[in-house]
Amino acid sequence: MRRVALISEHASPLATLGGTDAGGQNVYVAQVARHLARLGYAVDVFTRRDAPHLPEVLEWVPGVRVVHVPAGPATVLPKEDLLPLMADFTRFMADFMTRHGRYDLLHANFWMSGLVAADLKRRLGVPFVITFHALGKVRRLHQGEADGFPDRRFAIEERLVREADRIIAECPRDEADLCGLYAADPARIVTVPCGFDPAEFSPGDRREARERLGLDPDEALVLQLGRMVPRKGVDDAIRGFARAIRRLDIPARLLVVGGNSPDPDPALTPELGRLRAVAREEGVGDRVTFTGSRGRRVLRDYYRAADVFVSTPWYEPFGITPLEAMACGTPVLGARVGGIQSTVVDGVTGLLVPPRDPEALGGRLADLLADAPLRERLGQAALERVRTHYTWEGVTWQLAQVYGEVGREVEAAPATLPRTDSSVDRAFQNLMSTLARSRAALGSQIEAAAEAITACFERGGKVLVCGNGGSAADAQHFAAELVGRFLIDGRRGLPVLALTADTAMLTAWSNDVGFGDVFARQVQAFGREGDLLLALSTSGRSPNVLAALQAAREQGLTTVALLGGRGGDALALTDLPLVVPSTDTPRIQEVHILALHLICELVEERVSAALAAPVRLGPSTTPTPLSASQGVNL
Ligand SMILES: O=C(CO)[C@@H](O)[C@H](O)[C@H](O)[C@H](O)COP(=O)(O)O
Ligand SMILES: [Zn+2]
Repeated sequence: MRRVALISEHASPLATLGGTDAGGQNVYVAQVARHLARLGYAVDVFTRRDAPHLPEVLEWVPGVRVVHVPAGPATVLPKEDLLPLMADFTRFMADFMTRHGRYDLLHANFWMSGLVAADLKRRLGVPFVITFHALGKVRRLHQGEADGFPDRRFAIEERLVREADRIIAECPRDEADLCGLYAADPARIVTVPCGFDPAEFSPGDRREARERLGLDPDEALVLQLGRMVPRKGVDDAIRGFARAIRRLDIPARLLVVGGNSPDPDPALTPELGRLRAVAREEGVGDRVTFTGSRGRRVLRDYYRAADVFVSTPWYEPFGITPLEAMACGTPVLGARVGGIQSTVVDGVTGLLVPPRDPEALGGRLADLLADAPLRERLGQAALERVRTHYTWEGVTWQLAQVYGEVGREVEAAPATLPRTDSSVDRAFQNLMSTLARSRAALGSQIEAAAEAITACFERGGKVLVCGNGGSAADAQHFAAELVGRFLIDGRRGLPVLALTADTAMLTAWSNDVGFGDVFARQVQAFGREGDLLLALSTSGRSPNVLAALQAAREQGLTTVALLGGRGGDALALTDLPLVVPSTDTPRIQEVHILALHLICELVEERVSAALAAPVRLGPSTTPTPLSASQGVNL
């Protein structure tokens, strides 16, 4: 896995070179590319050619080239207008690979680049991982009609979630959104945060920084820095600031850095006019300074100059600016949203308040401004935290581990099918990748399950099996293989009882008492200490299966379970859980069947070798006990 393409359709890494409109994604792509190159990867970054002077291929830094993709006019376009250009983007990349060689892996950034990667995967079989940076459904929830992207975005993101080899979540909130809103398979999500560059952001003398920026050395200084759009909650920061200084009555200033031009011009940044009015309304018009945008090189001085950094957006996919402030040793007062609630540990490396709550914000800000030792303590802890967990070097190393995993899976996977849109091919493809993941996750556990079942037979125990629907059929299938025979002729029948097979008992109990304990009742009736319960449930949540596991525990049975997803509540009730890394019920069942057949094969081999010397079956054969010293608990 040595040749990697980063795809970032609208956010070029070159825009970080002093550009004022570079957002988090530009920084991410630039930093990850450079650090991958340091790890020995050959990296090409594909981004749309948005100015006529840009060459097709630019050697950027050693090991990193930036490829400018001619898709649409060579001018800057709003990202809301780029979707129709993605087919050209994909064609160009496919052609580029024919001319310059294939990549081992594509790493897509943002959903439209994801679409390019997914189409290339289908056509050429190159695996891909994706960092969404922002999710359409989350954005819609918070921004409603102000969201300019088409609804098609949702379906495309859902497809990407299904087809990506790995999804990089940026924080636990992002992971929860991917699972909750997009039904993403948790086994394919890896959380890797964003980072900061210690060469760019580090602590430094506050007074000197203020001097360089022409700021008052003695005022309490609160900093708000970032793009100036309503969802960033700058108005809340102003309102909170007003409340804090009303309470403290000290000389203080709120510095608002950001906007579409270096001068704070409301004609170019419409949000500015509104924010100025908010400051006036709150009676702090003379205490709030709007600076306009600033180049990346001077941001460090702003962070160093500030006593407190405030970031209170309505939502935030990750939030790089709080990290940068922490890296300069400045405590962060943040909203408990998105990535901020993970980077800032409340009360330890900063303080958190609910979003859109100027009252709470004002209170905490006043606490911070009044307490220099507290600010010092939080700032120090913040610095340690970001240096340990959030450097781009560390972040890129984690990404390289993910690339490595995907590479190993691709090598281990059987030859891939030609990609088409047919549901038949999709199911095959899905099963093959589920099998590849299961092999890594379950191989040794299948052996352990076979050991446990063999040990149960050796001590004279029996196995009870249960499950619902397809899993009920699987339970009986399993019993049939072992009571009867699987691959080895002439061995003893093994005591396996499917709890799904007695129709009279099942219907009577369900009809008269309830379905919730049809299995538990039988576990109580048949189970003895030393026996084993094998439970099958793709969700791990079927109440009757959970009750059976509970009853088994109470009766002293060993519990083994074949599960799926995250294992559900069954996980905690099972001595040996085998969790298939998928959330797709039929695919989980298909892997369960393979696991059951393997368990039968291994048990049969072990039992035949150790316990039951082969006997000839026939009417005259007297069955030999399983163990000379012990009978069976049936
Ligand atoms: O075979 C299938 C789906 O492929 C169904 O019959 C499925 O087994 C049933 O919906 C079960 O009730 C699901 O239960 P569980 O796997 O979540 O414990
Ligand atoms: Zn089924």
